[in-house]
Amino acid sequence: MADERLIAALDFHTLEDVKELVNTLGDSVSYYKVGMELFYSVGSEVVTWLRGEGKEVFLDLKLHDIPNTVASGLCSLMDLGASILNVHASGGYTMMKTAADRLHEEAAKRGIACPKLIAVTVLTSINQEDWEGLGHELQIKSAVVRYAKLAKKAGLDGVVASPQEAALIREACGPDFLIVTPGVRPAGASADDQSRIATPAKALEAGASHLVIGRPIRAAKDPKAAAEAILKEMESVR
Ligand SMILES: O=c1ccn([C@@H]2O[C@H](COP(=O)(O)O)[C@@H](O)[C@H]2O)c(=O)[nH]1
Repeated sequence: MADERLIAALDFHTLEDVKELVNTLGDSVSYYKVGMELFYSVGSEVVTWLRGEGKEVFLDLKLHDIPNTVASGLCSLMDLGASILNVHASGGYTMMKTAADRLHEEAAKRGIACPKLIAVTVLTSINQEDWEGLGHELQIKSAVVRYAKLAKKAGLDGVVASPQEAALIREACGPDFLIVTPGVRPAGASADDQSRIATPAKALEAGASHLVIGRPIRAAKDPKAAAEAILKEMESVR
């Protein structure tokens, strides 16, 4: 049976590829992530198709702009039926608060369930050297916790972070805060372009609420077997 803590990333650019993977994974996976590559190529049709198949959707478009533009953009996306939408925490407290407030107001006005809103802290591809190259003085871990606390104060439901920061965020933001972690790799798998990684079991033990996993499933010779091995590892952490 599907474990809703696993979100498989659909980084494709055609609906045919999406259908093939989703049909192959069948009932094993119930939650999917639609990111920029897919949404920019296919548009909202992919979200409608996934919802029609009974799947939950994390629409990972990482909005990053001035407060009014981000809030308005989210309001344009909220009717699609995604369970989670997101923004970049580096857009600042005012942007996050405006976005969360407007999303809640609009959901009440339209009489629909409000999607969860989460903030990307520091991309999981960024290592300490990249980070310092951007002029940041805090350690990545400290910056991530700072962004997570700001997101919580702004009324967001959670964050995207690496599994390496999950325990610190859980401690700082409490048991109900969503901690969605990409950068998850089964032992021995290639890290690809990810820098701050951990295995599925370690990510859950550290307090992640959801694991986003793309290439280890999508690029596997047998994606269903790869997903089931990950689900088996996840089962040991409840
Ligand atoms: O910090 C972040 C935020 C988002 N992502 C997205 O997650 C998946 C990860 O895919 P893999 O193939 O498992 O590396 C991908 O869609 C990213 O856009 C992230 O990796 N890090």
